[in-house]
Amino acid sequence: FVVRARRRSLKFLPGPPSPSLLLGHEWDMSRKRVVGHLETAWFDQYGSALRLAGCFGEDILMLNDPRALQHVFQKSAYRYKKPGDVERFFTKVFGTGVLSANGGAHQRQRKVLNPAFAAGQIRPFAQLFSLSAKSLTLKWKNEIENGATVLDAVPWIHGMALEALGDTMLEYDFNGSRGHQTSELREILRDLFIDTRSPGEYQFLRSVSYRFLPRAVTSLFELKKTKEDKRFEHWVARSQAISRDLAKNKVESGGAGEKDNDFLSVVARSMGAEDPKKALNPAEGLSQMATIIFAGHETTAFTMNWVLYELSRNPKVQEKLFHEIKQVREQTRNDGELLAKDLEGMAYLNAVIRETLRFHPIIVELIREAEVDDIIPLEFPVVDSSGSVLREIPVTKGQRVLAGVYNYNRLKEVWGEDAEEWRPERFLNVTKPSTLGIFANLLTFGAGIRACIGWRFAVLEIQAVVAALVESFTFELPEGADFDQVRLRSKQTHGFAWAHEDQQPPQSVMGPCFRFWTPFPPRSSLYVDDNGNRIEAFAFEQMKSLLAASGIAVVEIGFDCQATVHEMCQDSFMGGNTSALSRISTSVRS
Ligand code: HEM
Repeated sequence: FVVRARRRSLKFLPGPPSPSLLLGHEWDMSRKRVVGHLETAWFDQYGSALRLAGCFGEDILMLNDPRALQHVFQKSAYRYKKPGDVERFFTKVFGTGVLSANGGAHQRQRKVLNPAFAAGQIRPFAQLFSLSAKSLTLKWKNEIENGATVLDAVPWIHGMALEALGDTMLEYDFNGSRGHQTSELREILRDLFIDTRSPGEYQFLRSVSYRFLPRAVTSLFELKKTKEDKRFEHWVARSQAISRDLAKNKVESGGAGEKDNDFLSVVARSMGAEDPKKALNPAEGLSQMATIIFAGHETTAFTMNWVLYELSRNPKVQEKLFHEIKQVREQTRNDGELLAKDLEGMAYLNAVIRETLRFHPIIVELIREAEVDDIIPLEFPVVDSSGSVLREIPVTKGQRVLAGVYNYNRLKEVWGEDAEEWRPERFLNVTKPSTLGIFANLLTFGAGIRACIGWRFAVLEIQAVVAALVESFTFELPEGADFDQVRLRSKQTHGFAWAHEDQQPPQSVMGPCFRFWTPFPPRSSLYVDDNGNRIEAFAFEQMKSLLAASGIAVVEIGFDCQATVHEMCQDSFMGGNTSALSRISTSVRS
């Protein structure tokens, strides 16, 4: 640890001062409540390449420079790989599928799977996506007829996306939006990440230590399995068993022939292939289902939710989109499901989707590690610690590189002065050629050999579902409501939110703040607010006494409640400053 801390790899590159030698910036980044703001402040101050403090005294190179990103993701092929600890975590959750594989194994798996994601294979799904949206529409209409005035779209859209993925790619019935019915995998998925997305300090350090400690030491960790380890093991075992049955059924029903390129056929065929270049071993083959479920459903569902959110905030855009859909109906004289070509031809719909993918990328950072010593070129030079201008960054083997997807997508030099505005019109009449990423010059789907294999599937699903929903409903935000940027399921709604007095306070929260609802020994969690300030939030009991000491009434709420704290603090709780605490309100959900 000491040697590492002394031998810093990026000493010459400026960056924000480290808040902790042990945890660096990584802990704060894992707790942040508002996506991207912390990083934006850093990039504004230090330029498009900067040094971040990693755990255990490691330096991390953070980039949002277009040329540097192009070099790392597109030009260097496998010379920047997924780091070992990330690969290990993915293997634990998805098995040895394409998302976890590195180097030659990745290349082979990708080649095997590519036909299942080709345009010709995906485009016919348009009608199935429209049908899924239609069934959701009927459900919502039913809810409204039964008196619902506000519908929380998030869980519905997630259910529908899961079901659509099952219907199209996996031939597995998740029963996502069919009320109480459910399936085994859906049940396991529900709580799979319950404590992973906001780990405690021990859990966090344990996962990070895999980067540095020898295998002999980390294997000792495996002796004591955590609840999370057991949940992941169960998930991988069950998804592989179901995958095996599905592949077997496929072969028995005459599928998996040379010309069958649907996902299950491709996987089943490759597991029996003799040519090693076209073969997946059984573990690899059976891991693809878990991989696709994760990579394919939440990402797409969240993007659809962001589209609805932005349309709700921008009624004129919503109106214009509605007219475009009506126009296509008139032109095509098709009052059934729209086809892929109809959807692709809708310029405004596509501009709305691209702008949402730009503005709200679901994966906000991508991590890589240099396989060899290298020099990364910069488009926008930065100034080094000695005051000299740097046009390239030398890196040594093993250097961790963090690509700021969110920040590249909002770079003013690429997207213009209004990059911080959601404005679909910027994607109408684009003439500049794309230089980065596989879709619309965005980094949202990644770039290069590891870019998202399912981007066509995602875009088509979003097109079909958004068109169907906007055709049937007008979307508005309920009064005072806001959408938390930390993307967790709305199912887990116990907790508090806080906001600075000068900010719009959120009314409903889906974020890591659930942690301080725990009734267990008072503990605190550290978060970072919009301005990069560290805020310590206390456990509920502790919070209650703080509030009571400030003369503020505390309303007890039950376990299934959703609590909202308005205008809670001006300064950090860390200094015990509670003077600005002003008002609490609670809204009981059930
Ligand atoms: C809006 C929706 C989606 C977004 C934003 C998204 C984003 C991404 C990103 C950024 C990567 C690259 C990760 C990296 O470089 O480390 C990726 C990889 C991947 N995505 Fe997606 N994705 C989406 C939808 C989908 C869908 C619908 C599927 C499948 C049906 C899918 C399957 C995959 C797979 C298998 C990989 C791993 C590819 C590889 O490593 O070669 N994704 N996705």
